[in-house]
Amino acid sequence: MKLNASTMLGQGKNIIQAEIDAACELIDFFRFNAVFAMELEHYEPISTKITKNTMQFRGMEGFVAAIAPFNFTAIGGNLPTAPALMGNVSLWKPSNTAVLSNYIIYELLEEAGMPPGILSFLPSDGPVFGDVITASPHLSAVNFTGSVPTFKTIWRKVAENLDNYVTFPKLIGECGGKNFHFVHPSAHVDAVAAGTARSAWEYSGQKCSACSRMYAPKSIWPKILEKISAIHKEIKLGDVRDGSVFLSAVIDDKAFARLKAYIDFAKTGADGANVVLGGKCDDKTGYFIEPTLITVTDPKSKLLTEEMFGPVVTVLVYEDSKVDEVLATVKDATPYGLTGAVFSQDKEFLYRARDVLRDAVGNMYLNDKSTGSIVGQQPFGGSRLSGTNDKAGGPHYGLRWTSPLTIKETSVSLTDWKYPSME
Ligand SMILES: NC(=O)c1ccc[n+]([C@@H]2O[C@H](COP(=O)([O-])OP(=O)(O)OC[C@H]3O[C@@H](n4cnc5c(N)ncnc54)[C@H](O)[C@@H]3O)[C@@H](O)[C@H]2O)c1
Ligand SMILES: N[C@@H](CCC=O)C(=O)O
Repeated sequence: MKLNASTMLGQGKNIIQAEIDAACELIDFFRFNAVFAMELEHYEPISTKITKNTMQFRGMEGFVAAIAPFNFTAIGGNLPTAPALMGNVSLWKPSNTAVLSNYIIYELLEEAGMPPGILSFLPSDGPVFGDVITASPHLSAVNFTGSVPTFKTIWRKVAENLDNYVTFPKLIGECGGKNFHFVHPSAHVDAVAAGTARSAWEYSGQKCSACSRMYAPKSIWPKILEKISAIHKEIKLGDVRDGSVFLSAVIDDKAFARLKAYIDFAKTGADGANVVLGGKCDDKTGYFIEPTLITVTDPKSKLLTEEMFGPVVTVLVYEDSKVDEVLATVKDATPYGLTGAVFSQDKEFLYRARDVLRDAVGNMYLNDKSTGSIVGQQPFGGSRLSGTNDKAGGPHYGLRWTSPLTIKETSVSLTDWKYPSME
């Protein structure tokens, strides 16, 4: 209850978003990570009559630095605890805008009997924390979730200190995205409209997986727009304590200014931009950005290629006859590779698109929105600049936090150094 409430009030999530994140996903992480750790132990190397081979999944030497983003309380809790479960100690730096909810997790763990010294909760300035941990010879890994520029800064710092480490630090980072909904002319219009409204606008688009670009065919665009406009009319923006609210303020003044700048750019009409829905930005009583839909005509527009991280979706309407041509450009349209969705009732196209786009995403959705991965069901992570794709919530994540030790014990020792061929 306290965890959900602090996520609502501190990070601006409505009731449902706070619950699926803070309580539910965190509980899933704890339970599934434990099961996956036990499954790892099932592996036994092959032994022979005279050798017994074993493998120990020991923790790493040194400490893990867990650096958390603001937008998911569960991620804040998972970043330090997943390594701890595998036998490591973690220094946990919460985001400056999510300290309270993360601290409540820390308190819960203490209450549950977590031994002292395993996790150190260290709210601190990001660059100061980054400088201190990367300067330590005992850094064994960084478990980071946040933006691309911050991850690059940490990676550079590690490179600068490379001669000082006891062991090569592992760098695990999950970063941003420019996630897409690609709509085929055969798509189910209601599914596109509902899925896009949820993915692009809920939690004010502040999910790394949020849909922020859509490619829609000219033939059904008017119907999609009609449906999405009707949804837009019903959506309530406001205080999260009001149960009927769908989205609330963005996280802080910096996010507000960044989003307003993108919307103001769109309002100039540059890149053929047209603000079709929303577009109002109001910081009188909180950092409120209306759910916004922009159309552009320039496929290279920054509105269609840069991560904005807010409730803004940019749409490129294409000629139906160019569907394959447009699909081919989506693949390399941005440097990211996080999530993407294809909506098509034509199965042949659906699977072709899946194959064309395979390197453009880490999590792909077919006829479903690009958000809402569930631990144990859709292990999550992206490639390219979206991260190192280590798939939190999946069975292989735990392996990243171990330094496996292989032991060979022989019962018949070697006594002759010569090979038979040398006789
Ligand atoms: N791929 C994923 O799984 C995933 C999940 C959640 C969020 N994200 C991404 O996170 C971003 C939003 O989160 P944010 O605004 O909290 O990101 P951010 O990069 O601003 O901050 C992330 C963390 O890094 C810390 N930090 C800042 N500078 C640092 C430095 N020099 N050294 C060490 N730590 C430093 C911050 O204090 C914070 O704790 C978006 O880009 C979003 O897409 C990705
Ligand atoms: N796991 C979440 C995204 C986490 C990033 O912010 C989803 O799939 O929507």
